[in-house]
Amino acid sequence: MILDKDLASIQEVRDLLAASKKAQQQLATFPQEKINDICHAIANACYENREKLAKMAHEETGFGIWQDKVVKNTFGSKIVFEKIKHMKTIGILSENTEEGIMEVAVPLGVVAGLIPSTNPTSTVMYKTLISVKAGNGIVFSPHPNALKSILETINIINAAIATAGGPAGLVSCMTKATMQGTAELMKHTDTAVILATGGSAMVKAAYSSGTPAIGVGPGNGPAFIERTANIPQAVKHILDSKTFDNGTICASEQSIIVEEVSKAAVIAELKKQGAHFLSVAEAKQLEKFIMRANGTMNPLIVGKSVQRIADLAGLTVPQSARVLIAEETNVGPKAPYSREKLAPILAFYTTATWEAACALSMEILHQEGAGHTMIIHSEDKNVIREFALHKPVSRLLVNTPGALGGIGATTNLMPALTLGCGAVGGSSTSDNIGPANLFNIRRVAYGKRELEDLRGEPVSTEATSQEQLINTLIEKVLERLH
Ligand SMILES: CC(=O)SCCNC(=O)CCNC(=O)[C@H](O)C(C)(C)COP(=O)(O)OP(=O)(O)OC[C@H]1O[C@@H](n2cnc3c(N)ncnc32)[C@H](O)[C@@H]1OP(=O)(O)O
Repeated sequence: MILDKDLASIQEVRDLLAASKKAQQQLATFPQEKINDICHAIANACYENREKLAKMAHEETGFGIWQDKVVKNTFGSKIVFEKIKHMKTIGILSENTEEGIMEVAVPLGVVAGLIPSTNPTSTVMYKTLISVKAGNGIVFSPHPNALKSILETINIINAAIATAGGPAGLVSCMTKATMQGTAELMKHTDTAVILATGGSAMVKAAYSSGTPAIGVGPGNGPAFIERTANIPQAVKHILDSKTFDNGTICASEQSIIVEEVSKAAVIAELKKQGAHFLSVAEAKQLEKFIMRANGTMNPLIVGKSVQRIADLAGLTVPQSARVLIAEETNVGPKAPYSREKLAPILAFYTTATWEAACALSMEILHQEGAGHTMIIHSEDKNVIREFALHKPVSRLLVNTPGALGGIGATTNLMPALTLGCGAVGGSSTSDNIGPANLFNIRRVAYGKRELEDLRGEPVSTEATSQEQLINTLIEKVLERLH
């Protein structure tokens, strides 16, 4: 039975889509410079409000650390804009007269943006910028637990668009997060593409809607500290990453793999830098809180501090503990430490050789996180190349923190908060999603060959056949005269 509130939500979505479509059609007539100016205004306004929005998101969701969310908002606004500001996304992209090919950018239309509760405000900023830059409108479906901060971000964006002379209604958001409204948004004919970031169920619903969708898959990246690694630096990178916003970024490390030969040194360094190794009994106790009964990640641990997690599990850990680590030997759905934990909790595995670490990483990723990200700390180029050849990931990060490297903050990947996971991860792309994923290319192609060329025959054009006809006639007249 459809309730009145659901009907109202469906109607709201239809109205928002109609308004965004109209505004997008106007935006599509703007030159590149004007669209760049609008994006600049959006990025500036979001950046100016980064602290307020970070605090709101933290307060509303209870996830993460507001100071780190300020960094995420800076990333979603300023850093994304810096990367895309010179990109050509409107009108003629290229012209190759020799090849006879001209490329024209064609906006997709209206994007449906699904926003997760883990990175709500920063993801709205980022998705708006990459959509508008490519000449599109966007209508957001907010995660219900982050509705207020998402709506406030969109208010700020809309004020900036108006100031920059952009069309009203281009960017909007459902004011109530209902499943019926979100389903309507995903399957409506005015929705050109879905940008789905969030839980697996939501991403699956996007792929099943019948509308083209670009979705993420779950992360579960192991970090392999190979024997040639700079151990203090590797440990610093892992802890910086896993504690950033209390582990809410899906590219963050979920386990550490070391070789026997460096195990003692890595454990000593981890302890030195603030990791707390759980005893077997402590690990068993915490294990029960990692997953929900339905086998999905427990929101009670997501984005929480070590102390909050310890309290939840009834553990006493030092105040100085930055992450909780459990030694693990198993991989599988019934081994929660081997799974994705968007929290400062890590599994710790030991293998005899790097080849065994290679096999273990693949086992972990094929269980969960295939197509997403993994991290290697090593100075051995051959080992790094071997890892690159065989791992089922779209991003193999080298000597950098996983969370910040995967999104392109500490690497030169496209700065993005939606990370494609490729075919192996059920995604349509392995890219860090950017404006280039949000326009089509119309190719204008000039004729360069004739059918006879393909058949390997001499080309007979109209001109030569007329010439041949005259020649034949002349030959015949001359024959008669003789
Ligand atoms: C680059 C990056 O880092 S992107 C990171 C993206 N990854 C993630 O967000 C991780 C995956 N997310 C999750 O596993 C979960 O969202 C958690 C664990 C973080 C939070 O769990 P919860 O608070 O229970 O939220 P959950 O996402 O399961 O959704 C709660 C309810 O809201 C619904 N909901 C979620 N999004 C929407 C939406 N856009 N519109 C309508 N309803 C929605 C869900 O369907 C669910 O409904 P149900 O309770 O009837 O099943």
